[in-house]
Amino acid sequence: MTDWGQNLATMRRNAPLVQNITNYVAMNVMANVMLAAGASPAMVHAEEEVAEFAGFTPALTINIGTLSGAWVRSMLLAAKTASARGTPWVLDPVAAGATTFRRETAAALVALKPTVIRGNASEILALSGAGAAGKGVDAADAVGQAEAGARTLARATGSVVAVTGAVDFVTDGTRAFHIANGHATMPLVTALGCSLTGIVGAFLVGQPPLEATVAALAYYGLAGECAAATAKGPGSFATAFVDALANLTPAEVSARARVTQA
Ligand SMILES: Nc1ncnc2c1ncn2[C@@H]1O[C@H](COP(=O)(O)OP(=O)(O)O)[C@@H](O)[C@H]1O
Ligand SMILES: Cc1ncsc1CCOP(=O)(O)O
Ligand SMILES: [Mg+2]
Repeated sequence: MTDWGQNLATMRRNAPLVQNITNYVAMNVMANVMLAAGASPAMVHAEEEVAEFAGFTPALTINIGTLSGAWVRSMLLAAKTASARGTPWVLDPVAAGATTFRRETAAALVALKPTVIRGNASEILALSGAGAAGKGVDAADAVGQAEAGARTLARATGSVVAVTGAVDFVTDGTRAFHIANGHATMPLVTALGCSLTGIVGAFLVGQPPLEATVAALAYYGLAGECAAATAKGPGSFATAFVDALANLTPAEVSARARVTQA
């Protein structure tokens, strides 16, 4: 049995710098989530410096949540630099099926070979060509509906594909896992999906992509379970969740990760 807590221990030992090009909604939440977990986030997206930073960061995440032309130019520059250097990078295709602009931007980024693509079921369905629009940034489909599409997308791109929801699904196109950790309050707090993308980026440093992604999702979902034990609603859940990310130990993750082969 894989010891998923070891991946958390490795991430904390590395305390990796992670460059994030993320959306206006997520920036603060994501930085706090990443710091609590033990990573070192930097939100760097200006066209003038994005490639230079991507030239030395050990991991990069790109999130299309609040797009404009300038953001897209920055994203493409950073992704090209990461791909050329072999730097692990994660794509978060927020609301990828909602508009033509998002569909085209997501497709251009997928072509630059993200190490991991992490999205909700509707987003992964949209990327896999199923035409799902989602409900804005929220999922309108169940994870199970996106699993075949995720496998196809992973085989077509060479990326690890992570579909999150009630029970997460992660595949490299050959192997696949379900992660049953998590809590129903998580989608009621904005930017927790975006922030998870940053956590996946931190876990990727020096670790194999499929295992790193599964471990990141188990740890994150488990923090949600811990937060729910004391929270009175989404507001106090958000605070308790950041505390749980900081307080969870690798041993607790090893003992409580609910990961099965799919
Ligand atoms: N109904 C649910 N029950 C348990 N965990 C959930 C549920 N929905 C989402 N999660 C968890 O919330 C986190 C963010 O996933 P998700 O809500 O799918 O992302 P996004 O915000 O990008 O749509 C993941 O850890 C996922 O496992
Ligand atoms: C509400 C919203 N609008 C554009 S990006 C964003 C945040 C989405 O965050 P998440 O995908 O983590 O729910
Ligand atoms: Mg999202």
